[in-house]
Amino acid sequence: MSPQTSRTSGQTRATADEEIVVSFHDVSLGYDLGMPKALSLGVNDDDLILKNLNFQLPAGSFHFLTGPSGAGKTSLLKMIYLAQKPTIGTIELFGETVRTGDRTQTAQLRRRFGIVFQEFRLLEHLNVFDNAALPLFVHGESFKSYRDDVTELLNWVGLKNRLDAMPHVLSGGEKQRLAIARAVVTRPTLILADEPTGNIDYAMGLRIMRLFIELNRLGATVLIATHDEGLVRASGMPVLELANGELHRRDLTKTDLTRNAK
Ligand SMILES: Nc1ncnc2c1ncn2[C@@H]1O[C@H](COP(=O)(O)OP(=O)(O)OP(=O)(O)O)[C@@H](O)[C@H]1O
Repeated sequence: MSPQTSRTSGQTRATADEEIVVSFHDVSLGYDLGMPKALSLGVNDDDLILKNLNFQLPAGSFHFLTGPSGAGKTSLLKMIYLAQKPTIGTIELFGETVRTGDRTQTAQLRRRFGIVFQEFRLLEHLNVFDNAALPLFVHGESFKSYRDDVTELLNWVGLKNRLDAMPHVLSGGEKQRLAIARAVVTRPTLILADEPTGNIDYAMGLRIMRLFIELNRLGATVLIATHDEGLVRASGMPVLELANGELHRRDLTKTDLTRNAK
């Protein structure tokens, strides 16, 4: 599927009551603090990795998440995709307050995410095509219905000639591009990516960014954690920067990448 076409374009567009896709209210995170300790004994600021975060990601927005190594970028993404609960504070996703321990809610919310993990998480016994198509297969779609779309998407990420390859023979960059294709194949409402261009050369990184920007143009809300200042500058998209546990917004001027993506 080319980024110019939308498999399920309606899915990516937020409805009126879902204008805010992610909302953090006074969220703090400290890994070595249990909730009882945090509540009964109070929290020492030095024990917190993320401190009193308040921010919102509106539907259809695109942000980079930057900050030095260890600043808490992965931790923040994990809280959004419900793999880590905050020590203090509340998170709302798609207008719903997240209820810790509510597995049904977690499963329902996660269905709307596309996540590019730093460690790829490919299935070793499936070839490139089947790894990319897995979310559609799991959703019960037929091979015939997705064959051309998946092939086109793999072409976009430069894996057209590797469809039958197994993950163990792929380079780090190829694995990363496959993980990206799999994350976006269902046209998710919210795309979260953790260093999605970490193993990719600059030219391919630009191409991957154009894919994210095009998916965003089609309606997806996108948050990308990255160290790659060059790509951030080239895209001109707004930046949320983590430093000392706090989050600050930084806006950049648009450059060629976004213009070319249209
Ligand atoms: N499960 C965990 N238990 C305890 N500490 C953790 C855990 N995960 C992360 N940390 C610590 O939290 C801090 C933030 O880590 P995190 O991975 O979120 O940062 P990051 O900004 O994504 O870093 P990088 O850019 O290097 O990937 C680090 O000091 C890390 O050691």
